Amino acid sequence: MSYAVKELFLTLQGEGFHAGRRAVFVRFAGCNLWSGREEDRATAICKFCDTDFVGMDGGGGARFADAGALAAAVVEAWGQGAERRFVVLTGGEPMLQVDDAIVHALHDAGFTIAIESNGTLPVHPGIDWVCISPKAGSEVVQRSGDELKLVWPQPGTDVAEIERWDFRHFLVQPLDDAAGQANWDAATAFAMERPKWRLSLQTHKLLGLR
Ligand SMILES: C[S@@+](CC[C@H](N)C(=O)[O-])C[C@H]1O[C@@H](n2cnc3c(N)ncnc32)[C@H](O)[C@@H]1O
Ligand SMILES: Nc1nc2[nH]cc(C(=O)O)c2c(=O)[nH]1
Ligand code: SF4
Ligand SMILES: [Mg+2]
Repeated sequence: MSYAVKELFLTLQGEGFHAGRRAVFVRFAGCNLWSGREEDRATAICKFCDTDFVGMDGGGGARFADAGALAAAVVEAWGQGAERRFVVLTGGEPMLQVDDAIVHALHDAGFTIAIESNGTLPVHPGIDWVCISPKAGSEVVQRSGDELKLVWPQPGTDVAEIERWDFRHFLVQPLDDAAGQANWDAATAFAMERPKWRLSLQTHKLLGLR
């Protein structure tokens, strides 16, 4: 199978449990909860997306003909050294494209594989670190994993229900939109009220990283 990749780059994981860790990011094109077109945002299931995932025209983006070609690009982006190789599959929604072939190719290249998914599709069982970020109004089928990352505030979210899902870590991340400080305050209050949860900040935005 070929893979449509918007962009591919080396950075530090900015969010969540692994914040601060060196990682190659593969941003797959396309999502099942929004077309990515601004004119569709108001009627999309997921309305707050901060990411351009349309097309293959970002830095390092391309149509990769097969898993070998995509894994080779990830190896090249990582650069020298085989130690602690870490790749984050994101998007768009990566589970629209992630398959056995790319999981095997990345493992063969020595990478630990993390995924950022909205959880509406089952995550590939070979992924080493599963981060699910539920979206109100969608049906989350992937209710287990390593990290549950809830963007907050998010009207229509059943927090008590999410807390029953089988995740090792529960994180709450401020919604990045025009409300700014009010969302920081809401996410901070959320974590202060619930000891099960910890705060995740989008540190790459603070640092000016990609
Ligand atoms: C762009 S999404 C791609 C992966 C997948 N589609 C998902 O939603 O989890 C990557 C992460 O950014 C989060 N995110 C997207 N827009 C955001 C925003 N405006 N503020 C805070 N986090 C946001 C998502 O919830 C998800 O955890
Ligand atoms: N540095 C950095 N960290 C991230 N963590 C999750 C991201 C994403 O868009 O999935 C992201 C991203 O786009 N950049
Ligand atoms: S599910 Fe993820 S990629 Fe899709 S629109 Fe929402 S935040 Fe963006
Ligand atoms: Mg992002």
